[in-house]
Amino acid sequence: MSETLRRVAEVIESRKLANGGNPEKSYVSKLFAKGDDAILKKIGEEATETVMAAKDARVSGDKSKVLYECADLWFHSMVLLAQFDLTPQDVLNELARREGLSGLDEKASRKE
Ligand SMILES: N=c1c2ncn([C@@H]3O[C@H](COP(=O)(O)OP(=O)(O)OP(=O)(O)O)[C@@H](O)[C@H]3O)c2ncn1[C@@H]1O[C@H](COP(=O)(O)O)[C@@H](O)[C@H]1O
Repeated sequence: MSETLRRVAEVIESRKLANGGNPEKSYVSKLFAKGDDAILKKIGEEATETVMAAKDARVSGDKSKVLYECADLWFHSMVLLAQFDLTPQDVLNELARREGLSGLDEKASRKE
């Protein structure tokens, strides 16, 4: 796993209230304190902002907002993973498991 992902995931984990996180001093602890619905709301917002940034970038040619919004989306997805005691490595393992399996073949196999 990338060192950056590992470090950020570690910080997120340390922000859980059970690990001493303080919602008054930490944005992540604040999200954990609010619970599932607040985290899911942020994911919905960031996903929508990513879509809008991509549409805008096609008009303006400025890709920087796509990058910025994807980073927000990845970050909030990491908070959601931590909420379920999952890690970025678990996602990487799932992607590795799928490696080489065509999405079209996988979809066709579901219809059998
Ligand atoms: N990578 C991030 C990160 N990316 C985005 N954000 C925050 O996510 C929020 C995104 O919300 P929006 O863009 O919708 O802005 P907003 O309207 O101000 O947000 P809301 O009031 O709706 O929550 C902002 O408050 C950003 O600062 C992040 N907050 C924290 N991190 C990482 O998490 C670590 C721990 O953060 P704290 O827990 O705050 O110390 C940090 O050191 C960083 O590594």
